[in-house]
Amino acid sequence: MANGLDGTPYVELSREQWGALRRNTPLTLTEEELAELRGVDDPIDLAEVTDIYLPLTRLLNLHFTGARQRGAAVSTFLGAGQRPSPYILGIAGSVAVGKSTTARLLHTLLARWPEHPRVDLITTDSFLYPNTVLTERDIMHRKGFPESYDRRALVRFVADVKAGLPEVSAPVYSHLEYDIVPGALQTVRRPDILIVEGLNVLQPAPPTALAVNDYFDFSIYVDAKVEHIRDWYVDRFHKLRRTAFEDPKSYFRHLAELSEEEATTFAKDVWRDINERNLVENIAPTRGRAGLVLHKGPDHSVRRVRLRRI
Ligand SMILES: Nc1ncnc2c1ncn2[C@@H]1O[C@H](COP(=O)(O)OP(=O)(O)O)[C@@H](O)[C@H]1O
Ligand SMILES: CC(C)(COP(=O)(O)O)[C@@H](O)C(=O)NCCC(=O)O
Repeated sequence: MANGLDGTPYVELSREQWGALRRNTPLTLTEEELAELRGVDDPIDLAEVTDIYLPLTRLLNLHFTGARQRGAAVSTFLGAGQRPSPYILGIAGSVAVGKSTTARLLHTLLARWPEHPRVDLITTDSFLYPNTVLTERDIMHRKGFPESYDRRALVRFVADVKAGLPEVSAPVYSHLEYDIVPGALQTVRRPDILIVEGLNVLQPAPPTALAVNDYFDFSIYVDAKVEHIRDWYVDRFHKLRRTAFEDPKSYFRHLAELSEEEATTFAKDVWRDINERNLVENIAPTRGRAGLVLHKGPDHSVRRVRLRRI
């Protein structure tokens, strides 16, 4: 382990070193609960929860307490008692890297701590422009790229939650319909913690504006080698063909009819032309901005952790 005196802002830890930092954090999750939280084709097991996610919740709990104390200092300075503002946690990474499982697990685990029982989760797909707008702008093939999101609405949403507004609402995205659900809303009511998960949440702001991460108290980047993520994407695509795509409401219903070979070619093309390009051009360059990087090996398990100590 780096001793913190080597001049770099990061501490690199092996899985074993990180796992030891769990200390006495109890495992509060059952096998059945984990099955509910696991993403399509994600092999995560209770050993991963114990070795990776329990130390992580311990770190976040300590960090949450520190943020509350900092907020109280400003409140004392102003001489005005103000309610603590929600703690905002960002989670970034490629399509198919497993961000959603990380976000859902942290949602459940963090809510079991007495200091922060109220945890909400928002995914940035809620702020994708509806397909009608993407089509009008001729960017349907750019879904997931920064310009496919209403970034001002996303920043406004997080700023309003951070400011402590009693109720803040966001649209809802359906993976099944591959579009924003007309009229549906998700409402957040002054949580202790808001988790904001999405591909582009660590992107810097344009000049003279604020970015969503300007409101983050902490951020996590879920990382893996590009070729491993591609394999996971293709495997998940096959799994989805046998599950979600079979649903008559699925936008991808027609893809369930392809042969295995045609489906593999299709998934590899979408990966190469859309998701890998977005990863290389927009997402991976933001990794250095994260407070913590979880680096996964070929079997999806986290092998290394990098923590920013300053
Ligand atoms: N076409 C699809 N139909 C149904 N669910 C999907 C589809 N594509 C992705 N998902 C699900 O949506 C969630 C987000 O996926 P994604 O953006 O690839 O991020 P990640 O794999 O990092 O969580 C995952 O739970 C995934 O299983
Ligand atoms: C909906 C997504 C853009 C991810 O959204 P996020 O919540 O990460 O902002 C992505 O899962 C997606 O559907 N990408 C389009 C290309 C594809 O279908 O693989």
